[in-house]
Amino acid sequence: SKALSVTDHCHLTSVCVGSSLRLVIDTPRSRGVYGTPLPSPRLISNVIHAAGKKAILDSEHTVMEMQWGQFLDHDIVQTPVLKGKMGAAFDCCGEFKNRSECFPIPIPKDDPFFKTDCMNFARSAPVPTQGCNPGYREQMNQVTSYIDGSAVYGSSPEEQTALRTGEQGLLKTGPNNLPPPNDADKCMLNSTEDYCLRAGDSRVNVVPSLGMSHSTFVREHNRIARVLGALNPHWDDETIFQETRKIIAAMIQHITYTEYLPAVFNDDVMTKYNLKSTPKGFNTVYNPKRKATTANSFAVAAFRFGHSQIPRYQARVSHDYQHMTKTPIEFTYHNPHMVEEDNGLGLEDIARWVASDNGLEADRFMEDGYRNLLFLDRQGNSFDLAAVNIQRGRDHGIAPYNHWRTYCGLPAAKTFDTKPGGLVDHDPDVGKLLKQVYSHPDDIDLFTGGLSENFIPGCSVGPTFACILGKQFRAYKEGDRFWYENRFTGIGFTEAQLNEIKKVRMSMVLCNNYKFEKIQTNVFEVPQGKNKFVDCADIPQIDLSKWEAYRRKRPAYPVFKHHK
Ligand code: HEM
Ligand SMILES: [Ca+2]
Repeated sequence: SKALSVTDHCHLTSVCVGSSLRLVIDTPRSRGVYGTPLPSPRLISNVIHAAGKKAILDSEHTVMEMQWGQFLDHDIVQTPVLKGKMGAAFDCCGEFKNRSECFPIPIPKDDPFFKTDCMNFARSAPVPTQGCNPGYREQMNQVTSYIDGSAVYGSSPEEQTALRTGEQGLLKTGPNNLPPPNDADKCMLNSTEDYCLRAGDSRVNVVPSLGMSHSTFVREHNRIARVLGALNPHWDDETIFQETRKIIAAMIQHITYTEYLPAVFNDDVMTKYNLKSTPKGFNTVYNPKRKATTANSFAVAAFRFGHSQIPRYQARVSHDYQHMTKTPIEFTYHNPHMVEEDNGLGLEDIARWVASDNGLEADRFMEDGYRNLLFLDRQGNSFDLAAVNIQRGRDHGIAPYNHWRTYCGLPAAKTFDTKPGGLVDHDPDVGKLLKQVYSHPDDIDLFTGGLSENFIPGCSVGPTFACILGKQFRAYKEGDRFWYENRFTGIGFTEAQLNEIKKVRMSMVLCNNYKFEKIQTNVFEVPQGKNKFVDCADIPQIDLSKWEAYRRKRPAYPVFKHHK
């Protein structure tokens, strides 16, 4: 508070943020407890996160666990990064190296892959400081934090309008019932026949399997809109659109809490953080004190655990479930070709792959396709996603691993061994590797420390990430006035409608929009045992007749104290 009194007699932020104060509030975390520079994120990545010769498969879960994680992540957070003139990326290894916008990653001399000494990295955009009051640097979220289908519909009225046809509540589509086209500079194109996909989230073209998630929900929206329009001929475009959007958002919440999270967590964690939906009827959980904003520790580290589940390739599985084509992931970034090829059949084959093939274990290992070759461009430049995650944590000033241990009521490590007082949730071998790169346990970055923990039995993560993720998913549920299970007259579903939403599974959504000869009921788990392949006809369906002759009442919004 003493430092902040500087603001009393200054007028410009640049004056307020004098050199010593700036060091405290604005600079990245860059030194360890001994005052020496923290190890290079690329070095940490090489020692802790390099994958072995063979990818370690998840014996229980399909690629869908990874793919839903990314699609969901894009519904809840997008952190803007500082950009130069006309939106061009800063070259932080070249002429901009010493600018305050830059925080390039040093590459150690004897790196096994990179030949240069620098990986480009621009800092996340800071929240504009208010007047003359220089607060701690904070970052922004440019999408809606609520799980509300914003990746399908956009996060602003302008984005939404651009995605709608304006007729019969429908979303725009492109050839072969794919998402509509966007400008050609939004992705990399193989030929003039290909086009960049447009969706509610700008990252839709990152990998083909993500394009599949987006395409699926555009199709499902239009399928439902057509049924609702036929059931209610008196509804106009706006009514059909909003009623359909309400159903799609509820489906995304329902699939997240009844299929995705139970794949990531065991039953204890689901119960501890109140993450279970009830099988039928209302479950009003809204708590006006809970804020559904996305925490920095979640966006920058914990929810990036899914990066270790990304497979080495993107694949297509054909109708017979025998034939599979595999394309190394480094050749698919920002390139929607696989989705669009063969008159959109590529899309369906990717969906079949994601829903049926084993995913990768959510361990500390990240594959070369994104640990060395992320966003490989035609000039041969690429990134290391593990190093970028660690650097982003430092850029945001995220407290190190031990801090979060204490925050979560878990013991902090005083030594690198794995006996009590040390890294009790790590394997002894991993403790040794951490000691090799870090000078002190207090220096361990949250991403690395959390990702390298042993799993809680039945979970895809260890105790520290389970705590950060559990609290965040609880906040998305209890902090959402429009949570699909809430009973608020006038804005929610009727009980009969809610019970239809509660029949929804991802397998149903896939069956409704692709020709799947067979599918397992839970597509987050591999088809085996009780979850064996069945006919699409055997998958429960949502009965939309519950929306027939249904008239939206004028919303009677509940009034809560803090809304005064
Ligand atoms: C093919 C798959 C994926 C690729 C290529 C990818 C790539 C990336 C990249 C390049 C970033 C930005 C890094 C930075 O500059 O800080 C990022 C951010 C992120 N990723 Fe992924 N990712 C993938 C899948 C996933 C999955 C499966 C999850 C979670 C289950 C996930 C969670 C996140 C989160 C939470 C962020 C932070 C978003 C933000 O704050 O803007 N990603 N990812
Ligand atoms: Ca959202």
